[in-house]
Order: sequence, then C-alpha cells, then structure tokens
Amino acid sequence: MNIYLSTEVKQAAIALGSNLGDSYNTLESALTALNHTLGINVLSRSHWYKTSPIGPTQPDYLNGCAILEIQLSPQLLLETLLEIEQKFGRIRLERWGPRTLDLDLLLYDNLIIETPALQIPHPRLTERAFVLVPLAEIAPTWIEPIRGKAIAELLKDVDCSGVNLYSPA
Ligand SMILES: Nc1ncnc2c1ncn2[C@@H]1O[C@H](COP(=O)(O)OP(=O)(O)OP(=O)(O)O)[C@@H](O)[C@H]1O
Ligand SMILES: Nc1nc2c(c(=O)[nH]1)N=C(CO)CN2
Repeated sequence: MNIYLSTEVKQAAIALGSNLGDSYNTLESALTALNHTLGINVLSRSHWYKTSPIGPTQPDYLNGCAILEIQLSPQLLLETLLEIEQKFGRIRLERWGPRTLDLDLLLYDNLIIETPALQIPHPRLTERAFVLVPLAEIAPTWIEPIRGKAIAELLKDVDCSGVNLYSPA
C-alpha cells in the first residue's frame, strides 16, 4: 500500500477486541504494530477489560481503546487497521461472532463520515459499554459529534456490569 502522509496531525480513537487465542498478547502486539506504522503514533491506551460477549454465545472478550496521532486520511487509517487484523490472522465465522483480533475506528477528530465502506463515529459506539468504559478512561471529554455529548456523559447511559478490569497473570 502506498502511504500518503498528511502534514497535519490529527487524533483518532480506536477500539481493540479479541476472544480467540492468546488475546492479551495479540492485543499488545497489535498496539506495537500500530505504533511502528508510518503516520501513526500511539498517544495513549486504556487498560484491558474482560467483557461479557454481546451477540452469539462465545468466550469472553478482552477489550480496550487507544488514542492515535495520525497523518493518514480516515480511509487509509481504516485500511491500515484491516491489514493489521489480517496480519494477526483474524478469523471471523459469523457477524458478531468470535475473532482473534477486531480493530474498529471509533472517532476521527470531529469528523462525521457516512459511506458504505466507512462510518465515523462508529455506528455502535454509543451502545457498547465494552467500548465506552475504556474510551472514557483515556478520552472522557472527547465530544461524539453526532450526539454532541462527551464520552463520559455517554457512558452514564449504558449498563457496565459485564465490563471488568483485567489484570494479566
Ligand atoms: N468505523 C469503522 N471501523 C471499522 N470498520 C468499519 C467502520 N466503518 C465501516 N467499517 C466496515 O465494516 C466492515 C466490517 O467490520 P467488522 O467485520 O469488524 O464488523 P463486526 O466486527 O462483525 O461488527 P461491528 O461493526 O458491530 O463491530 C469492515 O470491513 C469495514 O469496511
Ligand atoms: N464483549 C464484546 N462483545 C462483542 C465484541 C467485543 O469486542 N466485545 N465484538 C463484537 C463484534 O464486533 C461482538 N460482541
């Protein structure tokens, strides 16, 4: 892939998830891979959380979020996330089913994008405690541009009972 670096540095928020294989190592390695990508700098990251699965019956997930400084367009950033998913052998058998690595682009600066291939903010961001809990840890004042509400405010509207801090053994 050709990389076109912008001179402007923007911020993006991403979600990471895994519930197949060695999830902790996969998630840590995915963050390292992102940080080693031209045009991406991992600015901050949340703790990992063990979360009850939403969707079909499947193992618990490890979830977390990161804030990236980026010099890539939203489309190139999404392509990069999809490439890293593939690199970590993403296996996905069904919609919302188990996977080795899931990377979602949640927010990009204050942009709203609604195309078939890319929606920002991520359409299910505001309903997912497994995303809002880690995101609120690192970006509580970031305003979700469709609702015009801060992440810490959106967190108040979801049930966080299935989201627990994870400490690696
Ligand atoms: N903001 C976004 N972040 C990640 N993928 C997106 C986004 N907007 C659109 N997509 C598209 O959605 C496609 C399918 O995503 P994916 O397979 O991760 O869905 P899912 O994980 O099963 O469900 P969910 O989207 O609810 O997390 C991706 O290939 C990508 O092209
Ligand atoms: N707890 C949890 N549940 C999920 C997750 C996830 O990351 N965490 N991802 C899904 C598909 O995107 C479906 N269900």
